[in-house]
Amino acid sequence: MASSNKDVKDPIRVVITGAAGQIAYSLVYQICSGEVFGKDQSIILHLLDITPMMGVLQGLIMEVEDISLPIVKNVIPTDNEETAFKDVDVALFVGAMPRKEGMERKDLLSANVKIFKSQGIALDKFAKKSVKVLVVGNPANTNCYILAHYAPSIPRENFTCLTRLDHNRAKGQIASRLKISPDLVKNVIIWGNHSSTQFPDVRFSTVVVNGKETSVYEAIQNDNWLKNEFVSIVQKRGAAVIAARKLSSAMSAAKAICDHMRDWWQGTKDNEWVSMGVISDGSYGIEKGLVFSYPIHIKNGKLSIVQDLKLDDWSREMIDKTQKELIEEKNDALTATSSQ
Ligand SMILES: NC(=O)c1ccc[n+]([C@@H]2O[C@H](COP(=O)([O-])OP(=O)(O)OC[C@H]3O[C@@H](n4cnc5c(N)ncnc54)[C@H](O)[C@@H]3O)[C@@H](O)[C@H]2O)c1
Ligand SMILES: O=C(O)C[C@H](O)C(=O)O
Repeated sequence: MASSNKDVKDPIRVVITGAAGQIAYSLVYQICSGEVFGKDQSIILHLLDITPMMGVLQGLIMEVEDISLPIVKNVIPTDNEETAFKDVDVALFVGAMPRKEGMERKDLLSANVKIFKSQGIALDKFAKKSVKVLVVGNPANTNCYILAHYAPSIPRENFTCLTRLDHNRAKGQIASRLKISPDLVKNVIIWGNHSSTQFPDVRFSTVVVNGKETSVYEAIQNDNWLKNEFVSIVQKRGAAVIAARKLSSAMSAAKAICDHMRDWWQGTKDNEWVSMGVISDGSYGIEKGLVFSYPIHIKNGKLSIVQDLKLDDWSREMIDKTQKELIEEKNDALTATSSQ
């Protein structure tokens, strides 16, 4: 798999955990095609899964070889955490149990946080200190909290969790209501937990309709829909996909992972933001240290929480509700991991 192209940059090491699972199956091609880190950025891919899945991983590797992508220098399949995290620049934590119909994501907490304790300890020991971390496995915010807790030598600003899928869902709902393309919808916000308490907020969002930029509230002209049905559709979209597919979303999750990492690598435009779960610095009255989804602006690889957005009584109440759930999850997760 060695590349012969002299113009490509020296390789970065990217680890994907849960590499034999359904999200990874959509994700690996996009990472290897250069859509995320650039067509000139070569990659060494580390693929971690559990021992019984090593045969399946071999099949995935055959497929990567068969696609013949020039930026892929090497692919390393493993069931060993040291090999998986050794010197990695980017770590995509997908491996975890998905929920089934009728479950909330926090029902996965006791099974999944244990994985993140063990992998946090290994990440701390073996990864580069500059590693950029994205946690996808559910409950994503709290798994990220545990991972960071057990990887104290890695800077706090390097830890994120995925709420970009919710962000993309919010854009998609607004676009389909207005019958416009989703890329004409800007600056939606997902606040809080990647759960049914999340707050999809379009109070500061704009759309372009008939060539003219206007606020979402102005364009839709239906505050009741925006404050109720829209919020509920986005909050419950993951469950709706599971009810229909009998499997949790994978293609859209993989696309959202790529959007999240590409923006982190390449930055957002001026005056634009995306949603990411990050370790709270106390902004907007959120408990410091909690992994909370905020509007995030990115420049030169640095994530900053967008400040000074005005919260009215309704939005304050919505944000407090999702914060309360995250505090409860955090306490349960700390209890579950400290007793191991
Ligand atoms: N944050 C989000 O927006 C979002 C979106 C979709 C799915 N998810 C979550 O992502 C996770 C993965 O979903 P999926 O559909 O790919 O699931 P999947 O069951 O298809 O794949 C999960 C993979 O993880 C592996 N795994 C289990 N324990 C592991 C460990 N200790 N180390 C390494 N690998 C391990 C499994 O063997 C499996 O191959 C789930 O928790 C799901 O709920 C999150
Ligand atoms: O909903 C789930 O459990 C899967 C995923 O988190 C999603 O939002 O689709």
